[in-house]
Amino acid sequence: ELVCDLTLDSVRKSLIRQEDTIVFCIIERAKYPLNSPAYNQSYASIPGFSGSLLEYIVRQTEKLQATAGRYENPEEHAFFPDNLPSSLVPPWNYPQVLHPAANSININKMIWDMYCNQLLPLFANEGDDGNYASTATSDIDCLQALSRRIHYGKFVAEVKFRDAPHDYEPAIRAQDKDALMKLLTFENVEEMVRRRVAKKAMVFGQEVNLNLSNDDVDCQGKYKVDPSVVSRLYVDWVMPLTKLVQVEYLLRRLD
Ligand SMILES: C=C(O[C@@H]1C=C(C(=O)O)C=C[C@H]1O)C(=O)O
Repeated sequence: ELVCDLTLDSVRKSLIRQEDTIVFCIIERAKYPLNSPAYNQSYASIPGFSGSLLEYIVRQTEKLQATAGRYENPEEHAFFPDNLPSSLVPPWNYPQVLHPAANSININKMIWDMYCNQLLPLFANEGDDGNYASTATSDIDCLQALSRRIHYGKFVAEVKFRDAPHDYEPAIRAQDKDALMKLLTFENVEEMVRRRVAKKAMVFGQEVNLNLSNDDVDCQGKYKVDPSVVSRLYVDWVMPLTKLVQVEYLLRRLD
């Protein structure tokens, strides 16, 4: 949804709702084993295309979704933004809440590398069941959800700037990344995020059994995705990358 009336509260609500999406997407991806050929350059051998099956599916999906107008939304960022076809659908008048410099910020390359190289091996079990296309489709859902959340840092930064322009302006003029990072960091909020996403992984990823009351279920070690892995995803990657987007945005906020 779009932030028309932008407040730190509404922006944080959106981030909390996006946690649900991210946790569910990861649970869905964890149904499949690692299926490493889907990420292997030499496996796919599609005529006229050199790259992994995942890259093939993401590129084709983005072309299709671009024609359907997905990337007209300032909350959406393509993984392969070069040479995307234009939208074929009537334009929607998205409110212009961000500084135009926001358009130049896209850290999907980092998100892609983080997801494929660090994250997947943490929560996908070793193994190969040949379901490469379904697995890659599930990866797209994860990648798009993570990208949307992380780039939402642009909106977070805009609202923080509007709430306290006099605090931010000197650091922006000095192009002082460390000072900006300090200004926009709320450790207590980060700690709540860490605990809440682990709890969501427990609630969404438990076995639902009609014969036992929830209190009787000993879920220890039986979650579909390890809750500590979800916390780690947020603490080590999602929150730092969201803050990186915030800093990058603020550096250009007075351009
Ligand atoms: C997103 C925010 O900015 C920072 C990044 C956070 C995150 O990515 O979840 C949380 C707290 C802040 O340190 C926020 O303040 O809500």
